[in-house]
Amino acid sequence: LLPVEFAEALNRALRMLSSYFVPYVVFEIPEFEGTSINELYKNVQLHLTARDLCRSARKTVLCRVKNSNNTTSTLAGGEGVMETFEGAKIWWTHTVHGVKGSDGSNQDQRSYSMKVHRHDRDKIIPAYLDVIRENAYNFQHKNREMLLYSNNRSTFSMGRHLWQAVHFKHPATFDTLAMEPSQLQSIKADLDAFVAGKDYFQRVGRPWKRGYLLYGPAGSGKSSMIAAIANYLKWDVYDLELTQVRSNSELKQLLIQTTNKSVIVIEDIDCSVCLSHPRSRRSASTYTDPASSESPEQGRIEGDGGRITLSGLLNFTDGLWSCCGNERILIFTTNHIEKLDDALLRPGRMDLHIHMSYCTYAAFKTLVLNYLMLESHYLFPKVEKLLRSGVKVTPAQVSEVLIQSRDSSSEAMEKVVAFLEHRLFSSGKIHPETHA
Ligand SMILES: Nc1ncnc2c1ncn2[C@@H]1O[C@H](COP(=O)(O)OP(=O)(O)OP(=O)(O)O)[C@@H](O)[C@H]1O
Repeated sequence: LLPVEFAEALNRALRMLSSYFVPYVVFEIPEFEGTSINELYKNVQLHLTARDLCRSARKTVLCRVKNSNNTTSTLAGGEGVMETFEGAKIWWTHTVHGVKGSDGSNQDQRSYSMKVHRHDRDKIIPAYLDVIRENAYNFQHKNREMLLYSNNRSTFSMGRHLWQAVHFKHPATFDTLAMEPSQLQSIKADLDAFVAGKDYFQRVGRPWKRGYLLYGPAGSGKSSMIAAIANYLKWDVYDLELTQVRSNSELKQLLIQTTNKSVIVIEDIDCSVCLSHPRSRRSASTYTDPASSESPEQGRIEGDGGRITLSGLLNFTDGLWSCCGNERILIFTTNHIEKLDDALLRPGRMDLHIHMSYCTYAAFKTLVLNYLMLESHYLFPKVEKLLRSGVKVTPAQVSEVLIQSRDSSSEAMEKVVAFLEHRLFSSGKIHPETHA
């Protein structure tokens, strides 16, 4: 009923009056900003843990990621603690509200509120926030345990955390990988150059990310290579299960929730989704630009819900959204490179194609050294001859033979020779008598 000018003046006066009686300002730090995780919320959580401030709270929540040795404590909902920064008092409160999600499920909405005296405001922001970030970073790196994240349907229906984490403890390293030393060296060099290449990527205008395609027969060490890369960089791994993703927008949301310095893996890309070969996929009735090597509109991937398209996957690898973080390595693996769409293989998409081959003599020597601690043996030349004659065995098959006789290296070597001979003869390449 009041004239607008009068109502505004009254409002201003009331605010001034209330600030006189309530001399505090409150900053709300929600866990999510839309669907993205609010980094500041995570930083506050780590900062409070690092400073051991939760100790003074009456109620704390203790968490431990599966397989991990570390326990983190956070404030329970409604709990508060106080700390001092350069003479200014800061009151922290953690709030947890139960809300109904769009699908009717119950979800928790969490936020921290930071209350400070009005006259300390400029002292606190941004200096105190910078300290929080630094403490969080240091704490995370001091207590660094690598995590393996996975996605499934339930993570989509349960709330806004789309990835579930377990502690990642895979023993594979570049030293245990059996492959040509020169190939291994060039992969390590590529990783080193990538990690040190922040300024270079910036200068040439490329997002700071790298794509690897690992291809080769089953048992050639593709998964072991991924673990070795993650262990080498000490980065978390996101194991993306494409069959659990129903649409391009879900794929985008998953990407947004991955963190920097991480390895994102799509294993068996040719099996987890039905990617038909481009030539058979192109329909006669659909016009395609002959100059274009790809046809994303046709690249429909028949996942669980059949709604991810090839263009969605390509956007995931190098579209605008793929640049929403830094220092990411995207790894695709396949046993059948010939089944992959040309669009996925073209240069620039997967920067490095790594061929994980059948067992070579150099790879065999690494396996024998690792499994039997054997550097030489009179049967080595025989094994070399057999492997060079084209017998196709995977490192997984050889390691299986070695592990069975790990207590006796002579027996293990004899079994390897027998196994290779059997494979050679059964492949029909050489007759037993000719070989003898
Ligand atoms: N190149 C290798 N170096 C050392 N060990 C290997 C190698 N390849 C295979 N192995 C051994 O064989 C096991 C299976 O290998 P891995 O799962 O890495 O192969 P893969 O190529 O990923 O197979 P798949 O295509 O079936 O997933 C590993 O646990 C490891 O012990």
